Amino acid sequence: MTDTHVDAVAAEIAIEQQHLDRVHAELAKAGKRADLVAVDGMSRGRTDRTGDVRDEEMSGLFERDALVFNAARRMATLEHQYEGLVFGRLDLDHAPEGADQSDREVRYIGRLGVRDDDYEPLVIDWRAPAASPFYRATPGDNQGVIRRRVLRSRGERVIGVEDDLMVPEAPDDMVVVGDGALLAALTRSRGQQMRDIVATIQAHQDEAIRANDRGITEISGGPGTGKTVVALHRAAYLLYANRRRYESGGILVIGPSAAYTAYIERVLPSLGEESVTLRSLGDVVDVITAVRHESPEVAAIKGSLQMRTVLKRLAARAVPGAPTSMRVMVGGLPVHLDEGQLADIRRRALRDRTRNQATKHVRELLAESAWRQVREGDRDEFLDAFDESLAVDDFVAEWWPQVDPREALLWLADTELAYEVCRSVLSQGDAAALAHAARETLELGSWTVSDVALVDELSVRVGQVEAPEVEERSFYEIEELDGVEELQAMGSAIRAPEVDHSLTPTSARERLLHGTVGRSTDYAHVLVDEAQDLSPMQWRMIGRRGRRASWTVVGDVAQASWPDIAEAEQARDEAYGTQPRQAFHMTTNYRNAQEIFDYAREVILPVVPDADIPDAVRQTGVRPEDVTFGDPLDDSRPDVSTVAAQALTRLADEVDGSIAVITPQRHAEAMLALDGSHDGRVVVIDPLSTKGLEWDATLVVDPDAIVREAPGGARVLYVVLTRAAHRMTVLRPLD
Ligand SMILES: Nc1ncnc2c1ncn2[C@@H]1O[C@H](COP(=O)(O)OP(=O)(O)OP(=O)(O)O)[C@@H](O)[C@H]1O
Repeated sequence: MTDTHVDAVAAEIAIEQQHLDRVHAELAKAGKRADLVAVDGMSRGRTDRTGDVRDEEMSGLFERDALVFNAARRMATLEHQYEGLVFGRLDLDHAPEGADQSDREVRYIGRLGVRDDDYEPLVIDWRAPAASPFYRATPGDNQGVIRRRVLRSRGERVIGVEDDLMVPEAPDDMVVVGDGALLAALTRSRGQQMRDIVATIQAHQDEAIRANDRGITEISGGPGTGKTVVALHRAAYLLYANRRRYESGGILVIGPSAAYTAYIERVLPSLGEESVTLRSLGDVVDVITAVRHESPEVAAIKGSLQMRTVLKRLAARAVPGAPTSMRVMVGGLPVHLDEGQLADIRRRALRDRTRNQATKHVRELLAESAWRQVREGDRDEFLDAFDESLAVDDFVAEWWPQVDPREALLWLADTELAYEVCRSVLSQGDAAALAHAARETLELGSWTVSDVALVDELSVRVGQVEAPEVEERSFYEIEELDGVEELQAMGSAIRAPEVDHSLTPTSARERLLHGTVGRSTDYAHVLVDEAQDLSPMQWRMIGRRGRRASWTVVGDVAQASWPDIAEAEQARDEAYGTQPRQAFHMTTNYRNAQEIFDYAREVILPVVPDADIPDAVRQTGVRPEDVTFGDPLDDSRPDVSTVAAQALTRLADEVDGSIAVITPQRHAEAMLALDGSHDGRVVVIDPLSTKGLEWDATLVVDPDAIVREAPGGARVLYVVLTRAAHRMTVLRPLD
């Protein structure tokens, strides 16, 4: 950089600093003006009949954001935690083409809208229509924009500017500096959590973000095309554009794993939005937090639509160990109902009620049958006596207890019972595998991710447990994961589930059954990421939460690990209902350096010839390193941990930020020692858990074993090979 250029940049930074100072001064005043907060901004965020936000109503939203009650508090959070409260500037010329005079306007774009005392906008919220040219203008269609500038700031200090010129030549009085904001952003190191892209959203991404909120919006595209980050910005946009609907109705964001939710959790708060519910697939049902995965074969059985019938039968069958006949004395008369009569009563009781809501009805049906058998004396007197009988109470408590849906799922641990409920739906082998898995659950005291959808389905069938309130957080509750550090401290999913020998069978069961499964919440918008991996049963679970919702659904079929795509699509279509659909397709890979993506493409194309292959926009000039080692004929061959440690050191020297060692189970133990190394920058993780995540560098251990072990085979390897932004090393042991 020449001295003149340095001076020019410094001068531009100084200009922007002046504006930022004004904004902060205004915000400080706004903080003190808490009495002005009664401005009814909320009511203005309405849409017209087309679902689009009306401009004049948007201007009402500026006031709201500047003055609402917690603006000052939100600003404090934004200032301390996130860069760039004001991150953009537009220089527009409204003069018609060919006019002598220019008609200039400057607009600043930020995370929140702010006005000064004269009601002039100092900053426009990025979601407002007036901010749209910041994202949509291109040299081909400049929308009146001459220069688009991205400001980088730290706290209250501007530290850099990057310009894009939208006209062939800059006016004489306008300075243009920097090499473009997008590449600067992509080149920076990634850190451990996803960042928002509010300063560099591209035009085609902006279309998906601001698309109308009717029905289903599907966003597809290959790895690293920004699908996740676009979907999250869309959630923030929807809250802004129709706050009344989405804040009160709620937005649910579903991702594949706890690692994923920990990874994305700061994006929405950085955009000023806290009111979104983030859940992983193991965490959708309250009171269960599942992170364990069973073998792909068992997961495939549990996720398939056949489970509907199995669970239906489970919900309707007698409680294991329940009495098979009823023998009581009522009003001095013997009552005996045999197995057949009880089965008939069960069927009738369940005809139009869920099991747990049928208890009263069951008593009535029992009483009627008992009376039909006895027919002695006065009917009403008999029925009263039946109703008051303690012996009847005892029988009903044993024969028709309230059933916790989780308890019903555990009944499958009995192989004979599993055969019975799986008959003609699943093979005996599959039924035995379900039974074995249930016994493992009981032994470990922890649910698996695919169990959660089964519990949800069962809870609809058996109904709410009408039990006295159980304290919300019991001793046995697994704490929610709180951020990445905790997830790492817990050990990534790579660790084989350990049997906790301090757990007696009772405490393992209590741990599995703590709390009460409540009714599921209905949301106004449901956002599903990595949708290609949802099993049919998981689609049903999510569908129950979005019956009246609009949806944003994000996925890439080439990265799928669910084996039966057609069956999952059937369940997905049922969840969508008949709502209209619109689709957006992303084609540019913003994550991987081109050299890394080329490597991954070679892996996927032979297996999935029609994979959705995006174009990578950035080159580093460094190809991934391929290390083959461990020739069995060489006596002094190094072992995998030594080779991995050396490769890791090379990567750590080359990148500043985060590094993942991605290993199949086979080498997991050898790799675990690397977890947390290099100043905590390294995480050791299994292939499936890398979905949706990214690191500055990755060390991929034994790709052939990854393909062999993973349910999706080469598709999972494709996911693994597209996680690195800047550097990748692949270790291939010869054996
Ligand atoms: N306009 C943009 N400006 C800056 N960074 C961007 C932009 N779009 C995407 N990115 C970055 O590209 C990376 C990939 O984005 P994201 O994770 O959303 O992709 P994805 O399509 O969901 O990937 P995958 O399907 O592989 O999980 C992220 O680091 C994201 O911040």
